Amino acid sequence: MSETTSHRLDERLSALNARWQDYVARGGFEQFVEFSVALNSLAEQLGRLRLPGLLRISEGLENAALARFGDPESHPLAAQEISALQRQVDALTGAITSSRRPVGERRVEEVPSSVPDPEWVRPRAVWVMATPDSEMTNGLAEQLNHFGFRPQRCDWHDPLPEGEQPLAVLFIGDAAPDQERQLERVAAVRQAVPASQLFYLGAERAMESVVLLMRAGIDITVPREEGVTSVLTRILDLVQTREQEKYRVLIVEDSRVAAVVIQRTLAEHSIDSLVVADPGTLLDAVGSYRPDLILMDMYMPRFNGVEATRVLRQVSGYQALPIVYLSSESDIGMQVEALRLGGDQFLTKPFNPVVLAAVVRTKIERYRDALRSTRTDGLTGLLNHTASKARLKAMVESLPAHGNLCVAMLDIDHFKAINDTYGHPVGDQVIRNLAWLLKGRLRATDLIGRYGGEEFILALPDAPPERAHAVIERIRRDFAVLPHAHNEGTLYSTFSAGLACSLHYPTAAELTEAADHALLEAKRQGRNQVVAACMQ
Ligand SMILES: Nc1nc2c(ncn2[C@@H]2O[C@H](COP(=O)(O)OP(=O)(O)OP(=O)(O)O)[C@@H](O)[C@H]2O)c(=O)[nH]1
Repeated sequence: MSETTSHRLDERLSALNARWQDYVARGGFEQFVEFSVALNSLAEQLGRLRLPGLLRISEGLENAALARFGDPESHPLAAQEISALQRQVDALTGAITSSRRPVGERRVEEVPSSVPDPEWVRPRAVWVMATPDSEMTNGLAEQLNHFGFRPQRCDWHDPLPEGEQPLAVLFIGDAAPDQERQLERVAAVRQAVPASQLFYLGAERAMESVVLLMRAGIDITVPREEGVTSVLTRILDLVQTREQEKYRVLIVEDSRVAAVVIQRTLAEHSIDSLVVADPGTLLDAVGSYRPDLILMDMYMPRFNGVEATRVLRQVSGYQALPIVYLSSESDIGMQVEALRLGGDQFLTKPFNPVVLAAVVRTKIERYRDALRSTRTDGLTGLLNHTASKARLKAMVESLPAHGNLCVAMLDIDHFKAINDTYGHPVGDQVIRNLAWLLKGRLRATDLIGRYGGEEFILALPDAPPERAHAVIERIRRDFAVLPHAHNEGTLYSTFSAGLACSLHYPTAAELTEAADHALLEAKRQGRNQVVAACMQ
């Protein structure tokens, strides 16, 4: 967690405690709404930071608060209700505070002195809980090590490891499980490390056992036959690059007062918004603002919300864009008709701010997930060729006046020979392993894309050329010693890379072309090396 993100979490946690204290002191409905909004905003930050254990605790509190939301007459709540909520607020505060790792404690010792910023390497602790010396555990621990994680193995009955909170805990189910004891162990770990992702490998495909594991605190169960590869992919997914662009909502609303209230609610949840007062300008606004969702008023001058929606739905590209009606219309028949004609949901005014934020957030998450699947490559989960190009262009265009960005093109050496000798599936695994290594070793702000079959593109913002070179050189060395499993043992592979920096090549097209030339030069000079165009 970087200092800024950790700071933002601190701010939201103290806002939550302040709002709660205010409610306890004054007891009004308004204070309860403020408390619920602060809680929702904290949950959003926990989700964004991908801290599932803490998110789960905050969602428990959110549900408890929503169940008591009521109306102005139901507040202040009875003393015992307040005590119950107080306990949950304390538990959440305690869990967040105790799961915080001091920032200075990051694994500086693993970073070579030439690369001083520990953000460049993100290995993390992963606890592997299994019976000692199972073959699967040994293999998994070895692979985790190679991908820059720090596996800590312990027996189901050992005391828990001390020190750093793990990124993930992986339970490997026993062949002859003592289910009761396993569940107790899972529950104890869940309590000790609330921020970590808990996996259980070897789960039966039966509803009841999966539900019991989840109740004890497991986040993800993986059937034994899916094996280590599936678990590794998911652990790597926890540190993979995720776009963090703010959510954007277009508010189509002719009442200025209503628009201001909606905008304020959205802003409290870190959601960006733009107001369009005249639905006649809607198409232009959607084109330039690129919203993730539209909040549409029902009755406006000139066109109503349903007509505006029907026009939008005829434009390709906007057919899946979520549209939520926000209106004082209480006629159920009218609401159903509005949904039939292209809307996704109907919320009535006056709206509950917590419900509005929750609806907006979940709809946007699903929409972005669907978009993401069209932009990523199925084998590696990285951005595909088209999306990488678009992302690089946007990164170059948003560079500050004296900002710098380095682009690298990577290509696996003699890859055809790997396919020809070991078969296509082994070739696929080599590609996936390189993708994993890149995801584990680069920062969340870096672009990692699969540019072609065995070719990758990277873009590293704010990196001086020599630092970018050092980072890629280190990945090259690590990849060369990474074992790739095949039926008769392991094979080793290498890649060549070309590097170019925006200080010398200012546009996205020039950067990729220069990096490509440098890559060819690296191949020509014998492969398994990094050549930098801007250093020649
Ligand atoms: N297994 C697998 N192979 C792929 C995939 N995409 C492309 N390839 C293969 O990658 C190989 C690329 O070979 P070449 O372009 O000749 O390059 P090379 O053998 O790596 O040689 P150099 O780049 O010169 O070191 C081709 O045989 C493609 O069929 C994929 O997704 N999976």
